[in-house]
This record gives sequence, structure tokens and C-alpha cells, in this order.
Amino acid sequence: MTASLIDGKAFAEGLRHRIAEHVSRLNAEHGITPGLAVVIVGSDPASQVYVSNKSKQTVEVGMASFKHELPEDTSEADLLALVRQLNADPAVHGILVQMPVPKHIDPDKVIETIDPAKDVDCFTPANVGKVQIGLPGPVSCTPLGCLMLLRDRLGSLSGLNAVIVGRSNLVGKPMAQLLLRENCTVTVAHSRTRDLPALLRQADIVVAAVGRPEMIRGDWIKPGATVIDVGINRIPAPERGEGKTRLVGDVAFAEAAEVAGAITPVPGGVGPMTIACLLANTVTTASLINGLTPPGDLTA
Ligand SMILES: Nc1nc(=O)c2c([nH]1)NC[C@@H]1CN(c3ccc(C(=O)N[C@@H](CCC(=O)O)C(=O)O)cc3)C=[N+]21
Repeated sequence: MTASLIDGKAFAEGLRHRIAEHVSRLNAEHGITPGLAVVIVGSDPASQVYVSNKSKQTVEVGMASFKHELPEDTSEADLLALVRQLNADPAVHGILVQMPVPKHIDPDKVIETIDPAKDVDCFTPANVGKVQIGLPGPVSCTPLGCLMLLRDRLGSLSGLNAVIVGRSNLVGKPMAQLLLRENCTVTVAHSRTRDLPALLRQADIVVAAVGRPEMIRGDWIKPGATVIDVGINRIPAPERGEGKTRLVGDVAFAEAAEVAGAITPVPGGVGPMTIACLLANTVTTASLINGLTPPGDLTA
């Protein structure tokens, strides 16, 4: 391996320390304890683990955590009623409804119901628009985490060629907006893109967010490029024993690490940053709700 490893886990830990300092200042100077409500419908085991990690880290940085675990057969009306109740609760500054929701619930209706002032995922149209024109507010957690890792590694991103693979509302599209704000030349590739390998060979920055295990090969990477792997795919690992699995990204890591200048691992790369940025967004919304300027240096 020739690439240096981008340690998202360590970076996220540092970020959580900075968040904790802001939380204690909000508390000491303004009597505010930022509160994050996490709602999970159903009992998908991966979601359960992820939600309990979030709650644990929320408490560790000194914020209040409100966890709502609803049964799989919860009606859409009941879920929307809970969201409205959280909208009205002054102790709650951030609301996250774990996606995906069960099939009988319309995720767009859920997002529409969340008060944009408490939308720490940055899923609501109002906040997506704010990111686009550069107004203060929450920023999509995973793209924000990717951007922080890129800035830490590269300093200025101005003029660099960035290719994002994947055009989801969750990652690809907001990532494009953030990189554009950094003066990158941004290309968003997707399933209909012609000759992805040739496109990627021009990229100084690759952000892989397609959800297809190890799809991006080493010989598609420009030598020295910075590779951010957003994919978290669980695949069978018979070499570890009967029925065992392991996590891999969207990039064939071992191959890409021979060519890239720097690369994020999976796990331990983007994932931990997503959670830390969720907490950072909760500090932002708690500040704005109380008429305070959100800390600019937290995610700078
Ligand atoms: N409303 C909403 N907001 C989300 O932000 C959201 C969501 N719904 N639904 C699910 C996805 C997924 N997601 C992850 C965040 C961190 C890790 C993470 O920390 N992963 C560890 C590995 C964890 C493991 O071992 O399974 C890592 O990459 O090192 C994973 C997945 C947030 N999501």
C-alpha cells in the first residue's frame, strides 16, 4: 500500500471533543443543553446498532438524547404525530428519523413534517436550498464529513477535479454542492455515465457513493488522487467462517491504495464522521433556535 490512510475514526473523535467544548459553553453561558431526538421505526438490527451508537455519543458530548423506538407496524399518522410533538418540544433541537422507514410510510411526508429548524439531517427542501445558496444552517452529515476529511488532507480544494460517483439526495447531490462551494470542478457520475473509468482517471478527488461493493477498481484511479469511500456494504466472508460477513466500501480498497495518494478505509472512514457531523449540526440548530450565531470553526 502506498496511499496514506485517512483515519475518519480518529478525526471524528477530535471533532467530538470540539463539539463537547461548544456544548459546555452553550450550557455555561446561555443555559442551553442541545437535545437530539432519534426516531426509529421497526427493528432492523443494523439500524438498531447505529441508533444506539448515536445516542451514546450524543450523551458523551454533553447533549440530551431522546430515543423513540416504534414498532414496525406504526401507522404513518402516528409517526407524523410524534414528529409534530418533537417539533413543539423546546428541549429538542434536532430530529432524526432513521431511514429507511417501513414501506407503508411515505418518507417524503416524514421529511416534510420535520421543522427545518430542527432538521439535523439536512433533508428538508428549505435546508437543501440553504446549502445551495450558502446560508447558515445544518449541512448533510455524510457530505460534510467527507468535506472535512478532504480539507484536512488537501487544504484548499480550489481548482481540483472532483468526480462523485452516485447522485442520491442523501450523498451525491449535496456533496456536489459542497465541493462546488470549495471551487472544485465537479462531475457527478451515475449508472448511465459512459466510460466511468476514463472519467475517474481525471479525478483529483473521488467520492464513491453508489452502494455497490468494490465496484471502483484500482486502475480507474489517477495516481496520487484522494479517494473518499462512502459505501458501507456487508458481504459474505466465508474465509472468516460459516455465515460470517464483513464490511467493504464501493472502492476495491487494496487495489486503489496502491495508486491513490490517500484513501479512507471502510469501516473507520466516513461512517464515524457522519455521526460526529450529526452532533455538530445539533449544536448549529440549538444555536440558531436560540438566536445565537452557530460556531463557525466547528466544521470549518
Ligand atoms: N435519517 C437518517 N440519517 C442518517 O444519517 C442515516 C439514516 N437515516 N439511515 C442509515 C444511514 C447509514 N448511516 C451510517 C452512519 C454511520 C455509520 C458508521 O459509523 N459505520 C461504521 C461501521 C459500523 C459497523 O461496523 O457496522 C464505520 O464506517 O466505521 C454507518 C452508517 C447513517 N444513516
